[in-house]
Amino acid sequence: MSYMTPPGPLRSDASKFKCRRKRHHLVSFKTTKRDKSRESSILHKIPEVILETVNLNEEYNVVKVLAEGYFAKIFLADNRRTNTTVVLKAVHAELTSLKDFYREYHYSYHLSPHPNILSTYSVAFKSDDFYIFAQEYAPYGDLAGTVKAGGLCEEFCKRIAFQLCSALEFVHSKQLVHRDVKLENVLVFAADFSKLKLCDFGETRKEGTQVGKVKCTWQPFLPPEQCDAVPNEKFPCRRYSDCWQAAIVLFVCATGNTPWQIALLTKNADYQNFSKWQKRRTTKVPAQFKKFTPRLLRMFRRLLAHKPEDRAEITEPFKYMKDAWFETKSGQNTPIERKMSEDIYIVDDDDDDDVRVEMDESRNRMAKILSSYGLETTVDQKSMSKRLHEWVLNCDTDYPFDTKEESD
Ligand SMILES: Nc1ncnc2c1ncn2[C@@H]1O[C@H](COP(=O)(O)OP(=O)(O)OP(=O)(O)O)[C@@H](O)[C@H]1O
Repeated sequence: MSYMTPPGPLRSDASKFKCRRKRHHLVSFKTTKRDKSRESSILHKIPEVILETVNLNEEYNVVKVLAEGYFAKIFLADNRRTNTTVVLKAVHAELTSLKDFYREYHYSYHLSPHPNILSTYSVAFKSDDFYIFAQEYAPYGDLAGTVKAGGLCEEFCKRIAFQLCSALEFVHSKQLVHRDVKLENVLVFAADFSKLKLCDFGETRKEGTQVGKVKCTWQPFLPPEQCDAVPNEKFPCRRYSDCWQAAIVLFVCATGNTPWQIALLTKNADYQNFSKWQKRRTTKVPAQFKKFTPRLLRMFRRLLAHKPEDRAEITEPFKYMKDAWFETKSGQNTPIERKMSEDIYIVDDDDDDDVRVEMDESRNRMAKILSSYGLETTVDQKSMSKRLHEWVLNCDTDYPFDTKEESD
């Protein structure tokens, strides 16, 4: 059995996270800063290691294979000595360098304290042709296996959004980018989605590192800036790719489908329509987004901005937790309401510069909609000022309203 020397004891996930936060509250600012830079240097310095060779079958009773991909096998196994059940991620040594394996193990282990990140234990070793590390078991598998055709209900989608984005917020706070956010990498611990954990840090890198396209990833999850990257092309990795991918995960959870096959304007009509609507060249909400309320449309618009630098942070979904996400039949049945909900872009107080422009645009669009239904809203400012002026002159100098009680 080989236990790597961990940077500290790894307690159970949620309690450890809380505990860390508490500790940071207690210590002085100076110590906190030092702690943080120490933490950051531990996290970003990946040590070189020599893995001990272990006979897998002597140490573990493999119960079943949970998944098998090109690069790795995932086993559910019981440790014969301690009688504990763990998941073993076994990476093919021929296809993965020790450096890549250890990077994945290192990030998985150091990100484990967050309650929505899969716990990785301080166990790593080599066995036959595999490099192996141990993790906790997710009894309900991953999101890809649990999202049904037509999507999940609003409450479940909100739970998923909150937990997935909390995990990614934590990853981003460590200047790391996950780079492979997809349904298969979100593990389910409760049937009602009240407990989820992000996994698979095999592609995780420090923000700004030169990277290539993630291998073997599903095209609908690729952000536009990566869709036309050629093999071997390098670009700096940025956290905004996680924001894009998280939005696609949320879209699939809500609808059961991806919004497009590939986010390439030259190749995909669904993405073209979305882009036109996003740039306000049309007021027609793309068909695949029709089930969402204006609030949620705003969230998708912001997370799925074409240019990475225009994309919202991963905390964006937190703003919409109290809003309705899906249009209900009963809530949206008059034509005027439907047209308005397609057209009006509600704004938040915290969106400084754009707010006035968006509000003016909304007001103009509202006026157009109302006039198309025969409701006139335009006001002749000059004649209104004149009328007001005359009215003021005709009023009593004191309080202009009659204060007498009304008589029958
Ligand atoms: N701890 C776990 N508990 C239950 N199932 C798991 C666990 N870890 C992984 N799995 C299952 O195995 C699948 C693959 O795991 P993981 O993503 O870590 O491997 P991978 O080889 O890096 O996958 P890929 O390269 O396809 O992204 C997951 O999608 C999930 O279904």
